[in-house]
Amino acid sequence: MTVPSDRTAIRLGTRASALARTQSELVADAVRRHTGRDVELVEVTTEGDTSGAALTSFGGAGVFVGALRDALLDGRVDLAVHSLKDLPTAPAPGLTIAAIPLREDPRDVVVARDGLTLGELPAGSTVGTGSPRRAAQLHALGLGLEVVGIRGNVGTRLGKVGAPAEEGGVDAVFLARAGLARLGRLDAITEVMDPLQMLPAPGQGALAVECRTDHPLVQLLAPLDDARTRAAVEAERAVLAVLEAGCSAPVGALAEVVEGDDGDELWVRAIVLTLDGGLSVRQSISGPTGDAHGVGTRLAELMLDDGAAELMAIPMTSPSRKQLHA
Ligand SMILES: NCc1[nH]cc(CCC(=O)O)c1CC(=O)O
Repeated sequence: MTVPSDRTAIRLGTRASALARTQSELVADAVRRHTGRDVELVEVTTEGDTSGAALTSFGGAGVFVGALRDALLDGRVDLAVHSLKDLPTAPAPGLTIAAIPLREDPRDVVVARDGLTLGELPAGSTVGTGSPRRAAQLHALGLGLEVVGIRGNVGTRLGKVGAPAEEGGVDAVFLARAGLARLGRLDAITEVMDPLQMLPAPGQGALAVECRTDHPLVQLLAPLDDARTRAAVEAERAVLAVLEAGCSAPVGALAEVVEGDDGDELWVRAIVLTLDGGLSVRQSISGPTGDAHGVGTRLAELMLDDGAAELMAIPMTSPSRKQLHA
């Protein structure tokens, strides 16, 4: 395996979307600053980009990451930047998450027509999302809003807001605030969801910088890591892993680091819902940041005690199931 000399550029594998490229450029800048090395972006196409099918129909986790991981393993690229929420919880053999940089605001947001909030949209209005987690939590609010399954890049989704229904238009969409922040589109937001009403996806707003475990970059990238962000997402992902839920399951989790008398503490809350949002199990826990994985694991175990596994096995009977898979 060749190790690039100090004079060759570090090759950073990225997906082609505007968000992926923006996130990759952010990391590339940080790598340039910390290593003094040149970094070039190499575009890698993933199944998640080329298929128009609903993401929930893929079954396998990580449709966006497989091709990037192949490029890392066969040496086409030296590092890859992923949205952490798109990464399966199972470790990838031969690969290491060398850095998890400081996280953006992890909350979900609404972009609705005419500047409206969810509560202001008339019953029967349509909300576009392909995320069972967002759909279930929206249904649980009981506002009488319809979920319409949509896909596409952030720009495509924004373009559907207020467009005619015949052209795939909807009254509102959900997006991650972090993506809009990175793309400079915070102006489009009409409501920021309070995590009390909508818990974000585990890892939302955080990036993962991945490389081969045996690559010298693993050490060089360590300064890009933010220990508090890493602890928070480790706890959130432990919840997902213990619940044996993938990225298409209606599970939300948010860990926050708070300063306690004996140092930092993690506060974690999580929810699992039936797909129609009719039933849910919600729990919270706190514990030491140094034991993030244990804290997340115990939280998931509390949820299993409350029937989380049985709840996830309940099929959805409401009409919005069809829409989710449309
Ligand atoms: N599922 C696609 C995806 N993966 C990461 C983000 C946003 C950026 C982030 O959460 O870090 C998005 C778009 C969205 O959910 O609005």
